Amino acid sequence: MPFTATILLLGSGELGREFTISAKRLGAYVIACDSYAGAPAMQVADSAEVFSMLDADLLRAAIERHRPDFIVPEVEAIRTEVLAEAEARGFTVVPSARATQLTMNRDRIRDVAAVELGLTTSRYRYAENLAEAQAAASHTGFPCVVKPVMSSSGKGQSTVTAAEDVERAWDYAVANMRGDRRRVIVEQFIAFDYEITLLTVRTRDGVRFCPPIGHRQERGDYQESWQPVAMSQHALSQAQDMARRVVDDLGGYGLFGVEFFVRGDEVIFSELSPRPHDTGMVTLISQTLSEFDLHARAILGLPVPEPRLLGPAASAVILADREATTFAFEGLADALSTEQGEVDVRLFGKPATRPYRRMGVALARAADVETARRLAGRAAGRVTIDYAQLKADR
Ligand SMILES: Nc1ncnc2c1ncn2[C@@H]1O[C@H](COP(=O)(O)OP(=O)(O)OP(=O)(O)O)[C@@H](O)[C@H]1O
Ligand SMILES: NCC(=O)N[C@@H]1O[C@H](COP(=O)([O-])[O-])[C@@H](O)[C@H]1O
Ligand SMILES: [Mg+2]
Repeated sequence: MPFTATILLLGSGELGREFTISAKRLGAYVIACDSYAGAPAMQVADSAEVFSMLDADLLRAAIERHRPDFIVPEVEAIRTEVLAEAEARGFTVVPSARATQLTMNRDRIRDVAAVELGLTTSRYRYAENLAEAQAAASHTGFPCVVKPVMSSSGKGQSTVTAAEDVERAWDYAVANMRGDRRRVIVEQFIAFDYEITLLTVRTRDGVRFCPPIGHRQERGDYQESWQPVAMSQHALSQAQDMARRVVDDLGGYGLFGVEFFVRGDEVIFSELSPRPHDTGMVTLISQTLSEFDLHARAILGLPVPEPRLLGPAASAVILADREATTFAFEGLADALSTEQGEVDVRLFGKPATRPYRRMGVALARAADVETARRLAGRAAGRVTIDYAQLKADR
């Protein structure tokens, strides 16, 4: 067989696409799965499967059909019990079936982090109905953030400043949650100085950390990220220590995106992804090995050197603003013009747009983070989406 390993990739968005490129460079055969045809990773993988990964029978059948060396989840929305079953039958789930099960549910990972491992988190309480949500909010105080226990990218999440708004937040969370567990986490709003993602790689030879990544979020979704973040040695060591404890607890090999809020010298654990992180797309330009290369190496059991920064860098997202299936990108040449400095763009090739859907990302590297952010933001702004064809079609 000409391949080093067979990988069943569960989720085929932009993160999966870059991971597929990294894994293929190391000789892997990748089967990209998602619920729609033509997903970003499918365009670069060896083969594709279109089915709902929340459907236990279909997921089981895909695993049986391919009998992969590695099952690599790329999204949270997967029937994770099937992954646990597969692991029990000898398949390797990345990083581990337990990690996918715990992180899919905010309450489960919070219990591990706060209760079992004693990490510093925001004050929180869970609620399964409006009355419990009210009680939880009086426990945390205002403002507080209400999030469905099952959701991602800020879906169903809102910040509440007064008791009379809890009902609206509860209704919003229930209406936008994934799955059928009507449960929310109510957590104290942290007025952080900044927030970071600490990319943490669990390898056969130990744990490696990338320099911290700063990011700015809107509507619970990332807008721009940059690396490195100037943080005190004390704060960085606290974050690294917490990240190490949580990834060691979850086990397995691969890259994790561990999220923290930082307020003064206080570091507060927020949550983590047991897979490459969207804010980590900056590493496509900032590091010798990107987060996707690191994930691929760790999974395949290859040596993973300490990630090295090529220079201060930033990423900025390119978003759509309406629903369309016929559209065209404009301004790529402007965005990449050399007088811009060291910039690059990744267009993901998603077959349809919708409001706020991330269609691409601009990347920049410069002498300092501020310049890199400015360059990335400007390049992202120069790529526009022309929906005119859609109007003509109608
Ligand atoms: N307790 C909090 N205090 C202050 N800001 C918060 C709090 N919780 C969340 N946020 C803000 O909302 C963002 C998204 O929250 P969180 O990471 O919990 O959501 P998510 O749906 O899991 O997002 P993703 O899947 O993209 O990581 C955070 O990065 C932060 O900017
Ligand atoms: N914060 C999680 C994240 O960034 N996930 C990335 O977005 C894709 C879904 O995008 P879509 O909703 O546009 O299809 C996922 O497949 C993954 O690559
Ligand atoms: Mg998050």
